[in-house]
Amino acid sequence: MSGDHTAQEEALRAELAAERAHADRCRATLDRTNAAAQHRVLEGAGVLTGQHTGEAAGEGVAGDGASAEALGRYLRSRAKEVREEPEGPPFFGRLDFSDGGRGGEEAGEHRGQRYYIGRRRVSEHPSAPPLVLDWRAPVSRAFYQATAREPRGVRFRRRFGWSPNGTGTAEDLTGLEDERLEDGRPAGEGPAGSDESPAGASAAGSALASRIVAGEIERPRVGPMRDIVATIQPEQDDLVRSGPDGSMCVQGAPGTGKTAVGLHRAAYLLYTYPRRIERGGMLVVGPNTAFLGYISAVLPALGEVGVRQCTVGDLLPGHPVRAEDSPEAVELKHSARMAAVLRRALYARVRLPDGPVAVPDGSYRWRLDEDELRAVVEETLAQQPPYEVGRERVRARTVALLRDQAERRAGPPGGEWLRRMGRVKALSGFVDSVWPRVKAEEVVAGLLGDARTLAEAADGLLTEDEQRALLWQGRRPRSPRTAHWSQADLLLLDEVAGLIAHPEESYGHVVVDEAQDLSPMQCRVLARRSRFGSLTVLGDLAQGTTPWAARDWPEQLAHLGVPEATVAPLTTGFRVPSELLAAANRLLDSLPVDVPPARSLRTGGELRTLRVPGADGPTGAVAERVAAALGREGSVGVIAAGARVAAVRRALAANGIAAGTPGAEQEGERVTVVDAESAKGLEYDHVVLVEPAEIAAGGPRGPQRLYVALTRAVSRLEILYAAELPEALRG
Ligand SMILES: Nc1ncnc2c1ncn2[C@@H]1O[C@H](COP(=O)(O)OP(=O)(O)OP(=O)(O)O)[C@@H](O)[C@H]1O
Repeated sequence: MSGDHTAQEEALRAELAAERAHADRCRATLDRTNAAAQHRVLEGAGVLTGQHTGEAAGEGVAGDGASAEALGRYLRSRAKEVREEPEGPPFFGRLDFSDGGRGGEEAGEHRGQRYYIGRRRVSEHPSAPPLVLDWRAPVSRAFYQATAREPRGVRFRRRFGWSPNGTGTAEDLTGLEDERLEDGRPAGEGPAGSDESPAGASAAGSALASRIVAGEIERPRVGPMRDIVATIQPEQDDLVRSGPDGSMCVQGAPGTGKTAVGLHRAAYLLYTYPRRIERGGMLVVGPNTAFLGYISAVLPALGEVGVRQCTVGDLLPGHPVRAEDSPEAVELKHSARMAAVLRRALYARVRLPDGPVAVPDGSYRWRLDEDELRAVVEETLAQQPPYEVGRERVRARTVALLRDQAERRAGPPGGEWLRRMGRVKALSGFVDSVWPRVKAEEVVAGLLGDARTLAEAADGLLTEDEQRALLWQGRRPRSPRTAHWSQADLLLLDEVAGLIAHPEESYGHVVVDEAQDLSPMQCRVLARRSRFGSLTVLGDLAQGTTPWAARDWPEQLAHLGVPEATVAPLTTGFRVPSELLAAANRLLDSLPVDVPPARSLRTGGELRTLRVPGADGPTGAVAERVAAALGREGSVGVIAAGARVAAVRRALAANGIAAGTPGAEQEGERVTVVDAESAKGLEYDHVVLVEPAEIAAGGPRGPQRLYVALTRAVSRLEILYAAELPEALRG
């Protein structure tokens, strides 16, 4: 027996040594290519900006000075990217394809091949077979999808374990885990002693059959979100790799990996459809800066540094916000009805002609009849083009009327004549009178500042009370330029600007996270900026906490401009252990949304409730509980109602405990205090939840906010309370 054992250890050692040698080779290649790339881009940038002579990297690329400078800027920033590309394990998986029998047939062109799979392709020479394939390459898909039941031509799959704090050098490779996916066929050189999971284990059914996957899922969380590229699960992989045509919506319970899927999908699309997506631009939209800070490192870790990540607010016109709306006005300004009111207000500027127009042409005068002019305006209105386009269309069609007359008189006129007629004062004056030039600021200020204008635009859409709530009372500006805009007014300005002309800024693909929380007007901001209507929409109706949060997906998707998007559920959770999820699922039952409950891949969660009487009791107990939690590994999040957050911070400070703000924690800072609303999308190993009844009672969406708070813990949830616990948490 012990002889067997030693032989196994020997085999494993030899196997590890071979894999480490491969890792060394990859590392050396990476170092070489990075250094060369750096050198090349810096040289190129130097040449272009005249700092260098010699090899002219930019010659023939940038003809003039301005574009040479732009290209130089680009190259320098590219050099910076190369420097910033994070180090890490060069590969995380290996696939050996079958070379005979049915497996060989299934393997097709990959028959008998061995591939390493990593975050990026590693190749010594463009014509040599790569040392490592990119995880997004089509063949890598088998790594995520192959199972013993459906091996997809894969004979053998290996996962690599790397020491978590290493930089991916050969010594950091510490473990191997092998699966033989084809029964009855020996795994060749697979080490007898490696950490083998049962051949029958399917990747889908039992992710935890792999210790490396389990370790990744169970690991204590510290710092920002990480990529999951080594452990993407089959149902997630399906979503990550679905094509860019049309749009997709993922309804996922808390911790099922929606955010992770969205970010990996972004990386996948950029890699697979570079022309369409990279050139068109990729936009990732998140709910707040804390969340964006938390997710900001994932795409760069996957090698994608050119993606814009922002909130909807960041896309709006940059006017300073100097006014505050009543809650009623805020809700109205976020509602879909407002879009209809604004459209009417804008097109109310268009007037039908009220008489003929005479156009002088040298000593002659052309005459345009009221009827034909009216037809021009009416037909243009009916076509519903963007306002600016409409204006130019009216001008062009009026000139065409002149052309017809001229043609009848003296044959076809020349191009020069047509251009002159287009600019003639009488004609421009006519265009200005029926289809005046407008600015969004003017339209919105005109609407909110004048009861009659508003009444006309809102007729049948808003009640009189609602109109009163919208009207500027004391703060009527003298001109639109001096208007004091509120945050919600910026939505109105963007809407009108979008009706006047398509926004210049638009994207080839947009990933929207926490999409359930967007108002119809916010959805429209994104719809306007999505060039091809290609969106990945991520959310959970049960976590809708804004006053306008969606209750069903079809309506929300329509506001986003993609009513045809398919809705796919994710229900397997990777964060909240089942012990904690049980309480959250009880609360879910009482929420007014119809979503499937989550089940968890994780167990071993600890739930404690601690009664601390007195209104300040729970706050008073926070410091002691946090201090105790700090005795264990991982991050600690203290979640409380917004009104209590300041007191909780003071209590911690008084006890010498430093606490950060979400998404902006300092290096090594393990404690974060966060209000229930901003906790969305975040996670902590240990959560101290302060006075849940107070969170649940915070407005109509309080229970949803509590649901968010209850689903942030990776391992332990401690509830401190004085007021009676919400029903789901009793017992
Ligand atoms: N396949 C996976 N392998 C390892 N970890 C995973 C996997 N999928 C998700 N996770 C981890 O589970 C946690 C939850 O993922 P994520 O934040 O993407 O979920 P979510 O559905 O967006 O949650 P929420 O609805 O609460 O915002 C993260 O720590 C993520 O890294």
